[in-house]
Amino acid sequence: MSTPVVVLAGFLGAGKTTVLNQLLRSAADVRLGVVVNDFGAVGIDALLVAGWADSAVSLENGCLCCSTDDGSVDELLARLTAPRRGPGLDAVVVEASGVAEPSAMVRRVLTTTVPGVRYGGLVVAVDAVEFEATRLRHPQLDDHVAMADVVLLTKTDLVPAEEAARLAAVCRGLNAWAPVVPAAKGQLDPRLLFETPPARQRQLALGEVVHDPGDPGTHVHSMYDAVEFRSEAPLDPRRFVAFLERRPSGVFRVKGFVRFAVEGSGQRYLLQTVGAAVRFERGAWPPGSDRATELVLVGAGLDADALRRDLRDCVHDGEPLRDEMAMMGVLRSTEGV
Ligand SMILES: Nc1nc2c(ncn2[C@@H]2O[C@H](COP(=O)(O)OP(=O)(O)OP(=O)(O)O)[C@@H](O)[C@H]2O)c(=O)[nH]1
Repeated sequence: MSTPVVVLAGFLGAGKTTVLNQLLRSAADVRLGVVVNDFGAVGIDALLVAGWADSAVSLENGCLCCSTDDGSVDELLARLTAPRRGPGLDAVVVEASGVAEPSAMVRRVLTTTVPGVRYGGLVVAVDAVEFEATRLRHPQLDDHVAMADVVLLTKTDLVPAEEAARLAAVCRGLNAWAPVVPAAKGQLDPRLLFETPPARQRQLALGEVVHDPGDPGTHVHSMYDAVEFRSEAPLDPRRFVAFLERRPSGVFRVKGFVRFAVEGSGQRYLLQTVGAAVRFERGAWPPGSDRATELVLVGAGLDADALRRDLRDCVHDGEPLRDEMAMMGVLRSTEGV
């Protein structure tokens, strides 16, 4: 029996990692391998799925869909499915970067020469909050929905039910036969991903997918940059919140871990921004981690030097702040506070 390889795509911040994590937790009886592809040198996604997958490989700092090395997907799949002790994997999920071109990912899996694996279909996450605004900027997103075998409508908990229904109808208008499945907070029935036969081969000429690499200039990622920032010294929360509030409009996505210079706030804050939304999650630093702030900012037309300079201005030198009000701005956007 060959192992199906499902490609999970969707624009920046659409909820791919959230779906993947839920899947890894809920489908306990399915042995899953994952490939995560971060667009940026900080492998946040890999850290967020770590420990859950039966087998995981991560590719940072680039986008698998346009990597010049045609063998990179093959190499990752070969590493995941290499013979080992115990039972093999039931399925592999390749989480594409948020700016990946799904057809290129599908092509790479379809044309893999790794024995024992087969293409298992394309799942496209559609962000119920951001989709309409994003497709105006990137009409390619409509094509991504059109080629999906399953469309996941994410963040339906954040929009009124009528809006979710309207968006589902928009997706059905773009793709008449793929199921459009609401996936609030990543919750979905794993069978949808692993038992929906990939119909891409049926719907479109296979040759087009296999042979047409497309014009990389028209790929969404050709417009996007990733800027990384790292600081061993902790950040001043007030200055950092002010930075987030006035971040340039081109910065669509920020994610990473933050350490704040406030006495009693020694926890790790996972920061996620998608469009206008800013969200922190508090948690413990993993044992042995170096407790540094590590961020990746993704957007169009970014001035990397200016962003890094502004972030450096948020670094706090000296003794931790003894001011419990300093964390107010952060806590306002922190889950569960
Ligand atoms: N309320 C709510 N938040 C969600 C949902 N799905 C994702 N999020 C939040 O949206 C943010 C981005 O989610 P991710 O799962 O990291 O998105 P992604 O597609 O993996 O992002 P990239 O890999 O950077 O493109 C996080 O703060 C998630 O917690 C959802 O269904 N409901």
